[in-house]
Amino acid sequence: MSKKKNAELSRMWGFAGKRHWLTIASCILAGISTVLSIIPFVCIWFVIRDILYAMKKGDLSLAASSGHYAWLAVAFSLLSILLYFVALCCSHLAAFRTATNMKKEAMHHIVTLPLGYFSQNASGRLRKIIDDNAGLTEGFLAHQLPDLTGAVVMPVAVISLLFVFDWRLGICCLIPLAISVFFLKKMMGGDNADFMSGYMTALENMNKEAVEFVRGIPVVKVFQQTIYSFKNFHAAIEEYKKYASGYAICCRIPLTGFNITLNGTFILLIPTALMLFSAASGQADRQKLFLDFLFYSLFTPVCTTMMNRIMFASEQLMAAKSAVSRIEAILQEKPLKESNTQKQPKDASVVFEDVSFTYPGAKKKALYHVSFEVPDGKKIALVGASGSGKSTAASLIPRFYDVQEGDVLVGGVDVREIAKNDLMDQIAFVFQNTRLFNDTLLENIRASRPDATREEVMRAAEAAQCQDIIERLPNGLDTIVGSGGTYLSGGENQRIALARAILKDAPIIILDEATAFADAENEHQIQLAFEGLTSGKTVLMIAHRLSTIQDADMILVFGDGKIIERGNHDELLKQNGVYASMWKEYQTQIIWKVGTTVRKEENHD
Ligand SMILES: Nc1ncnc2c1ncn2[C@@H]1O[C@H](COP(=O)(O)OP(=O)(O)OP(=O)(O)O)[C@@H](O)[C@H]1O
Repeated sequence: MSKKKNAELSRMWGFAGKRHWLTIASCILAGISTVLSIIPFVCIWFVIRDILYAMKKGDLSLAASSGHYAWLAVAFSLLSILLYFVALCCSHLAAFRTATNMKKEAMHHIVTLPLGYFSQNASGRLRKIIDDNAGLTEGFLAHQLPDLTGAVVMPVAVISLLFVFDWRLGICCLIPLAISVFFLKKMMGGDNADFMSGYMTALENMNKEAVEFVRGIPVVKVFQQTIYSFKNFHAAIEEYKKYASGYAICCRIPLTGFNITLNGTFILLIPTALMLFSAASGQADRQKLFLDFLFYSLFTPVCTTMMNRIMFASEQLMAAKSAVSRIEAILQEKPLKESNTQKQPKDASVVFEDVSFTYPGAKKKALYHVSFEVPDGKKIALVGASGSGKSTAASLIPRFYDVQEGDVLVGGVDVREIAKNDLMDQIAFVFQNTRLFNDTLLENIRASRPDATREEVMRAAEAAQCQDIIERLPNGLDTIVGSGGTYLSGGENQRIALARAILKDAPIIILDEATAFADAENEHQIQLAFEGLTSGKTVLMIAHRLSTIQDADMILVFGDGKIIERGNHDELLKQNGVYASMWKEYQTQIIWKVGTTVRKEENHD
């Protein structure tokens, strides 16, 4: 456990890089500043002592040196403030660098991860984990760590003061401090030490579910559902509540004890002072005792403030450690392995050899012993029920994930032995949900080949049947689209995605549900764009609209992660199996649609 604690702290230093010495400097300066902040109290003690002595003698000129002490008090206060300021400057510089390095390392690592990692971890969630946790660590290193060092130095300074003033009154001040440390350990130790990581997970989950809840409001309104349909959000709140209230309940007794002991120093100090006062023999002893009592009375609130700082800083330390381990968890994700051999694919064929695949963390396989071949320049279609494994198979070709059993070959070479960039150059992937960046249409299309000229982008856009979109937009190709920009329909988005793929001019095209969002007009245009994209290319296409794949060289029918039928359209119809019944169903849907359209038109007439 303590090894783990140290590992998190040393990782924090690691993130600071060369600036970790600034953190050390800030701790040292904060410690010295704390010690210096005690000296003014000692000076005040001397001032009061001199004044009392002068008053007793009836000659105020005897208190001349008190002015000296007063100035020393001011000087040490200012020096202490100055050192604290420099300490904070150092801690902030180190904290900024630590947070920046945390973000940089996490971002650099993320780009090495398999693409599949991003389908399992939404980009918004990743951004939040990185930003929030780097921010937490920055806050701790910039503010709480110098305070914590200062606060730890304080009891040491108090102990040394025992020898300067009355040790008996000093011990009265120390006892409550020692007891409060015991209560503090109770609050931060034991099960509570691991509380923070559970608490932060619950908080993260609740935030995620809150976003889902807001996104789902239109569905709730349309289907007249009550908010109780958002069980996940409710469960996330309950989980968070469990942590928050559980921690509050655990801390109830130690926190009360902590506050009572810290604020109850006088309960010990006053009776002890009274006892010592009555036991003192001479006037001089009584006067000294009174002065010492005055000193500790002034000094005790400083100790209380310091202990409170330790408490809050300890809590922040727990949060910062948990933040570091969260970023560490991202850094521990295995990057895509690059082979040393890095062979070049010979052609644009795709082969699956006895491939089985299970998603990370899943119990059930998504693919079982899948084997097929798409020769160079041929078109293959993947059909089957939802969840049967079509998208999974397609995603293994560009190495969204690496297979656990069997091999995926591109151009006769195992995809794991092809350099990442070379593999990506071979493949253009059109996703189910095309995401447009918040940028111009030009840059959105150019994303697939950043060195393409405006004319090349225009040609690709024309080949993808995007002329009408470009003409409609106020600034043509230079119109900003994507979130916050001009709205494009699902079918239009698909055509832009096809333009991207056409511009890339890769020999292998993977189309996942390319016509899913299209209306009839868009579908026709997409079909034309699709023909422009795929001629002479190796194509692997997933489609629910069976009309788009009738001319495929081979159709693979997926069922429960396996290939259950294979052949061309006519062969599969003859088999009279799953594909034949899918085709019949599809035909019925078309007849039903045509019938509905005709009826609608008759009603209009
Ligand atoms: N990221 C993921 N993590 C875990 N399991 C997944 C993930 N993506 C898909 N699966 C599971 O793998 C199986 C195959 O899913 P896949 O998306 O490949 O099916 P599909 O045939 O493409 O479905 P659809 O036509 O609905 O897109 C399903 O059981 C699905 O729940």
